[in-house]
Amino acid sequence: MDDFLAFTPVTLITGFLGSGKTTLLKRLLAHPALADCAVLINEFGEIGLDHQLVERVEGDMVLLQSGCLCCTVRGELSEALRDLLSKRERGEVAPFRRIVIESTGLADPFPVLSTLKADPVLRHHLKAGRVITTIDAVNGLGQLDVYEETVRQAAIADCLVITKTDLLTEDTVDPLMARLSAINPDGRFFFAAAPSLDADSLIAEGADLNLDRLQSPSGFYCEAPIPDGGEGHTRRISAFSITVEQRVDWTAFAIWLTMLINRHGAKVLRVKGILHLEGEENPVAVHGVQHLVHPPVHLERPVAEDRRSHLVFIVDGLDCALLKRSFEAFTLAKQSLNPVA
Ligand SMILES: Nc1nc2c(ncn2[C@@H]2O[C@H](COP(=O)(O)OP(=O)(O)OP(=O)(O)O)[C@@H](O)[C@H]2O)c(=O)[nH]1
Repeated sequence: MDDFLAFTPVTLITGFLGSGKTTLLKRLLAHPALADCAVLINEFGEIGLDHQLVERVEGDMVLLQSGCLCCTVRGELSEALRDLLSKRERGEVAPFRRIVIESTGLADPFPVLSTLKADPVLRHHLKAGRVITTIDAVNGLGQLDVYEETVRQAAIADCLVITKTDLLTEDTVDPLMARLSAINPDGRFFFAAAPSLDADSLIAEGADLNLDRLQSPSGFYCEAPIPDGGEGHTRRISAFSITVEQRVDWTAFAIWLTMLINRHGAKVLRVKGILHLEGEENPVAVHGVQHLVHPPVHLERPVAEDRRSHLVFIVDGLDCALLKRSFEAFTLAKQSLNPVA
């Protein structure tokens, strides 16, 4: 067997909610070194949207949903990886040379990596490649203060990719870098906004993860099983989705979202959606992270047969029913609310 088939590297892209994992993944997938890789995307929430935005939905892209990789879907991760390996063996997928996993923004990377190490089949076929952690330059410092997941994601990274520096003045990123260096003195910094992100160095071979770091002196390693339902995370965090059957009135939606973010921005850890708007042929992707709402992106093609609009919220201590009522009041849209966590 070829060496690469014996030990396929697994690159893990992690980083807090909305920090730019999917954006980075899309960019890396355009790189020749990642031309022949299989991709696993894990989303926290019943309706996964990221795989629709990566624009490469083939047999070698797998979506793991309805839970977080580090808790509810660890078994699914092992299964999905074994399934990919056996499909490759049988020639049912292209003979990929690498696997890239994009975890949810809430995933603790330590249990994810220990799954690779502990699984008797996987550990003979896969090797841990680089851990790439995205950190949002706008929200990163605040998130490190409040969400332990963010600290864990930074602690284990080989590469710390700071995103959204284009939205800051240069010097304001220094405190974030100092904080990250204190958490992870060995992590190498990259900047997503750099015109030519050094993708070669980001995904380079030969610098495989030192699994000893799983027993980090900072005491991050968590051997204890995390209960189902994502309870390993801050308990007030919940995810839900809103599905809108008819086309959305953009003006009403934008006013509603602005008011929500002005009032509760700190609690809206993530909002993302694919909206079909009145008068528009193709959908629009909407992204918000706490007080930061990114400009909507007009997609160049329909992303799926489904012409309904979907919005996913991950909130910290916000009442889902209240959000639904306010959404209804402003957009006068008929929608259904699906609590998922
Ligand atoms: N200005 C700017 N925007 C960015 C950058 N990186 C990501 N974004 C935007 O940030 C938003 C969220 O990016 P995603 O790539 O979806 O983030 P994510 O980490 O995959 O999000 P989740 O999977 O929901 O946790 C999108 O609107 C991106 O266009 C960056 O470097 N600069």
